Amino acid sequence: MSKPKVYITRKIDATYLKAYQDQLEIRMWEKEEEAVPKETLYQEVADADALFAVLSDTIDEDLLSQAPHLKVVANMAVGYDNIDLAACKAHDVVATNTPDVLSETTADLGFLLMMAAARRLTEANDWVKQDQWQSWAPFYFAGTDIQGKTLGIVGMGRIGEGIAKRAAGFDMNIQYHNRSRKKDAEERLHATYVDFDELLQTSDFIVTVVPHTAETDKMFNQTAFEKMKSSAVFVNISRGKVVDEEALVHALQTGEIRSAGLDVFEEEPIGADHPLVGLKNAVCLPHIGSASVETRTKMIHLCMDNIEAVVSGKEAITPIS
Ligand SMILES: NC(=O)C1=CN([C@@H]2O[C@H](COP(=O)(O)OP(=O)(O)OC[C@H]3O[C@@H](n4cnc5c(N)ncnc54)[C@H](OP(=O)(O)O)[C@@H]3O)[C@@H](O)[C@H]2O)C=CC1
Ligand SMILES: O=CC(=O)O
Repeated sequence: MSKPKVYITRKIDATYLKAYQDQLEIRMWEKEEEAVPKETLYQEVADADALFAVLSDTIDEDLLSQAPHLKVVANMAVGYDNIDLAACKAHDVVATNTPDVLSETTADLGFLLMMAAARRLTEANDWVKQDQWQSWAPFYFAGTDIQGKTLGIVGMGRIGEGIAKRAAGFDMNIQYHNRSRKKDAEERLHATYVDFDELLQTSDFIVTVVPHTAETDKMFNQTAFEKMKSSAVFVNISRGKVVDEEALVHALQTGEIRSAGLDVFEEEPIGADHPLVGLKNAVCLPHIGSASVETRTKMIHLCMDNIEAVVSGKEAITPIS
């Protein structure tokens, strides 16, 4: 009997796939620096039983209608705003994601971005590398402290809780906003539930880690930035589309807020000509929240384990519900 066919949309070293090769016929896009072209993807899914996708692959009705044998799409991300779940259901395709295994690593990056934006880390690093360091001065690259300040987390989920845990070690006062209260988290993390407006108005640091949905689209808009303190540091590790980037650029340029730490952008990838990249008070990263070797290895295995389960008739391990 022939083995189920899997197509992987990015290059992954064969060592990660060895354990699956007896059971599955695995093909993949081989170019490291380039995303799979749409035509190639459409050709590959035509006889695939499983698709291993990444967050920049669009999984929609158009693609699924070209994939008559497809049983599972395993997304190598916890966020799944790139997947049309209704279309998956209509085509009897199970969609899976990678929750939990990346939460701590992504929380690390969120906290790191917050500190980098507060302490002007990349600005100071550029200064040294551009050979501009001539002397020492009392307020050279003076940023702002995080200890003892108020942190507002928008999206107190798995990753949000990780950030709160880290903030407790810095004696931060933690408040959060979700659509629903999490009383257990409030007790465990000494966090206070506040409404969105209060969080915007009273936080020194605001970290967003909500999923991108119709409800969260551009929730950080001009009105939201106007409500923040002029000393506020804004961090986005969720999705670029939860922010109105034009409004953010304006807020950073006019001093409506102090600085921003950004791992995600409205359209990715961005180039050096992007307005946010040109701002000294914005730290910009190329969507690397979960990028540690340990965590990316776990994410690959979780995707492959989900695929193996579904193609062999078992329940997926982490189906998107
Ligand atoms: N930068 C990166 O590399 C990474 C980014 N991410 C992003 O982080 C997101 C969160 O991941 P994770 O923590 O695992 O997800 P969870 O589902 O555990 O947490 C999401 C939280 O957001 C809250 N939320 C959802 N909708 C709203 C809303 N409209 N208003 C306020 N709060 C809302 C939820 O609470 P409630 O339902 O009560 O509203 C929940 O607490 C992912 O969807 C992804 O977009 C994840 C990993 C890495
Ligand atoms: O952005 C990354 C994810 O896992 O979601």
